[in-house]
Amino acid sequence: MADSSFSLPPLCERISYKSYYLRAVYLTILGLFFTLLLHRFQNVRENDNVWLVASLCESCFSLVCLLLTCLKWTPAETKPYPDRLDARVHDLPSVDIFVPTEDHEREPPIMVINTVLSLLAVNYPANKLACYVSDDGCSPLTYFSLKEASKFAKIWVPFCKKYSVRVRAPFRYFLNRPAATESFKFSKDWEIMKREYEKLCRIVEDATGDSRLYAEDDFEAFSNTEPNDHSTIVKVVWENEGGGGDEKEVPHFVYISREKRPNNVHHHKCGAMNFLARVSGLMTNAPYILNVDCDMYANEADVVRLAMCVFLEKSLNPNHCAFVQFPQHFYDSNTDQLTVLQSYLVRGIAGIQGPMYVGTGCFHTRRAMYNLSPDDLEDDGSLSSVATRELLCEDKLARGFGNSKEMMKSVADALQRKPNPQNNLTNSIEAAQEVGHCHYEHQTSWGKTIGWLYDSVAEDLNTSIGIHSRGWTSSYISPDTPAFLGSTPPGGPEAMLQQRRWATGWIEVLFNKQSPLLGMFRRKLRFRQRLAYLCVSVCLRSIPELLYCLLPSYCLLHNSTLFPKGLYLGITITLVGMHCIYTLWEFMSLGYSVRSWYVSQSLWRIIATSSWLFSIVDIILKLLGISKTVFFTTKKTLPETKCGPSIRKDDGSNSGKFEFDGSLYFLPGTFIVLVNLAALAVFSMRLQQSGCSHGRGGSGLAEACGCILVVTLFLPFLKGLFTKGKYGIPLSTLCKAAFLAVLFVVFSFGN
Ligand SMILES: O=c1ccn([C@@H]2O[C@H](COP(=O)(O)OP(=O)(O)O[C@H]3O[C@H](CO)[C@@H](O)[C@H](O)[C@H]3O)[C@@H](O)[C@H]2O)c(=O)[nH]1
Ligand SMILES: [Mn+2]
Repeated sequence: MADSSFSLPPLCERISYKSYYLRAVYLTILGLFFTLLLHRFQNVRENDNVWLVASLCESCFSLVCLLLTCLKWTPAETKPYPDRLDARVHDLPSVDIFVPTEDHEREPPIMVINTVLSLLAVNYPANKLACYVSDDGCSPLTYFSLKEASKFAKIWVPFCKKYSVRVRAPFRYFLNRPAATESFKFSKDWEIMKREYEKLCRIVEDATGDSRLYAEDDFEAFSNTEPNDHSTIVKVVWENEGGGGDEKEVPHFVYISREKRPNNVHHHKCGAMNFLARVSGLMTNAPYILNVDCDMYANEADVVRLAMCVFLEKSLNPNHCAFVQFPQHFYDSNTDQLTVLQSYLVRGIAGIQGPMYVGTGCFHTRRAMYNLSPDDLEDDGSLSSVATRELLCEDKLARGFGNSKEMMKSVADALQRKPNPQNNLTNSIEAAQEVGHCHYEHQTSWGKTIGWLYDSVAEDLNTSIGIHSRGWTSSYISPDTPAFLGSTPPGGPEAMLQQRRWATGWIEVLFNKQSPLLGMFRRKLRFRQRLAYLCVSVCLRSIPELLYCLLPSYCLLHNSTLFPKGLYLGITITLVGMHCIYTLWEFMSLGYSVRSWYVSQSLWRIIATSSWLFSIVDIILKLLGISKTVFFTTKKTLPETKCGPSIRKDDGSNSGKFEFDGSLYFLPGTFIVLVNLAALAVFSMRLQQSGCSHGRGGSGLAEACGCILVVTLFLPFLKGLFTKGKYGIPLSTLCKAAFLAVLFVVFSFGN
């Protein structure tokens, strides 16, 4: 374990990015906001309802701005030094890797095996790793593909380690040919490896439509099963028997699929993660857990070592760090806005109590997942005597973790950090099957206080609050080359659905036991960290955003004033200008273009007024008991080639292009654009008639500019009005939106 010598240089450092210049900008923007609001409220009586609605919307925006300022105040991250690890730590700790997958159609097996191969090949002793794949689809094809992948791993892992390959997901690695300067031996090995990988792809491809391949005895467990109706399946795909951790070895590799029955709640990914925690606890019981979604591969071979630097650095008080989160980056879609968000907002939160857990690319400590709190530990990380007495009694263990004797023992060992005796994995299969029973969690604390927490489709955020509320901290590592790269849908229906699910989950968190609103009862959640969780849930601001997109047009049509006049109009313009310059600076400082900034501003408005709006409807229906919230798995890019998920080459030309379909997601955007266009048309007619816009302090140029700004932000919809095919708005959506727009215009004129 870690060397106790403090004379050696540290394994990692906390780097602070405080900037007084930025703070001055934040405060100026806030100052302008509040000056404007003061003016609004002082004059609320002399003005009409529009003024009141605008004041309320702006209050909401200034609250968000205040929250963001609080969160961005002390940005920080952790910088690890993996080169120092070997000198400081003689016996690296074990890590269990969890990869959940759900549906072999929405998540092609070739993608899943690439994820798994990249993880099996990481730069870490193979006898200290175990990879567990949970398959919620109970798919023989997935199991078959993993078995084939494990054969390939036996040549792939040694190849990667021998030549220090950086990107160890084959589909990505084989995109580039070796440089001419490489040795003959390497080029030859490369060719062999490529051929073998193509063979693997072919086998998986051929198996897709050929169920005869599953005729072997090994597949018997899959016969007569349905994805939602089958018993638990646990298969040890590959066992690293008594390995010494040399470069030729492949880590343990296990396939599991928990029991499912119709009408039984299974809690989607969250339930799968808890089953993974139990099975891995029985088999390898590593003190650390890496959680990676099946659509995300390890892009940095040293990733486990990077995380270990944080956990093993004593001077940082590692007993208080529950998890190490890496940022989310994607290889197939333009997600500049997410990178910017992570660089400024997530780093800001990382400087408070630590980043939130985002569901993937995260290393957890098993003990924190088992509901331990830092108060239960002594300074050296061992269990305190009080905690030992309270937590390890058999009764308590059974009530918390379920009745399995093996499970209780494994938990007691994990809590006491007892090393795992290297026993045979196959010996644990029976116990593993028992803990996969669909009733196993009944009347236990799984999902309530232990493991990944239920009651929200955003199980990541929910679990994260639980951990921070017990007083743990977390660390954020953001290496220059992304440590993990995932797949995410491009702008269109699938992305809208994903955003809706996230937002629904975030709001759900506000209403459950974990709620960050319950301040008094969760003192260990630091104040600004609580604000961070509240800030995530402010997708509720979608209603004021929608209203604000409609206000300028309403004012033009109704001939009333939205913006103040004189000095305060100047303040409004300065505020909008400063906000634009600041957000543009955020993009440009990371090397992104003005176009990328504009696309992201537009995307946020579209998401806020559609996906987030629908998530509010979801929540209302849930609160009324009419429907339940559901985790719809995001459809992953299907392979275009046989050898891996397609990589949409996003050279920027596609960014901002938005795909439409007949779903309701595109109704609000279309409606907004139509209404604003109508208002502009009315305004220009009025201008022509009177030659002057102002009649008795009514609407004018400022409101027209507001409409133009809204239309600019919803440009993909404007273009969609004149385009056919997937980039065009379907006629049905257009008709509905036009009908609503006519009602709006009539209402505005009439009122
Ligand atoms: O019943 C289910 C549903 C999903 N999954 C797995 O969960 C992961 C995430 O699902 P995905 O459809 O890819 O969702 P994303 O929107 O990409 O997921 C993000 O958002 C989720 C919360 O909404 C987090 O759980 C994820 O980690 C985070 O990457 C995938 O590996 C799925 O296979 C299951 O194992 N069982
Ligand atoms: Mn995903």
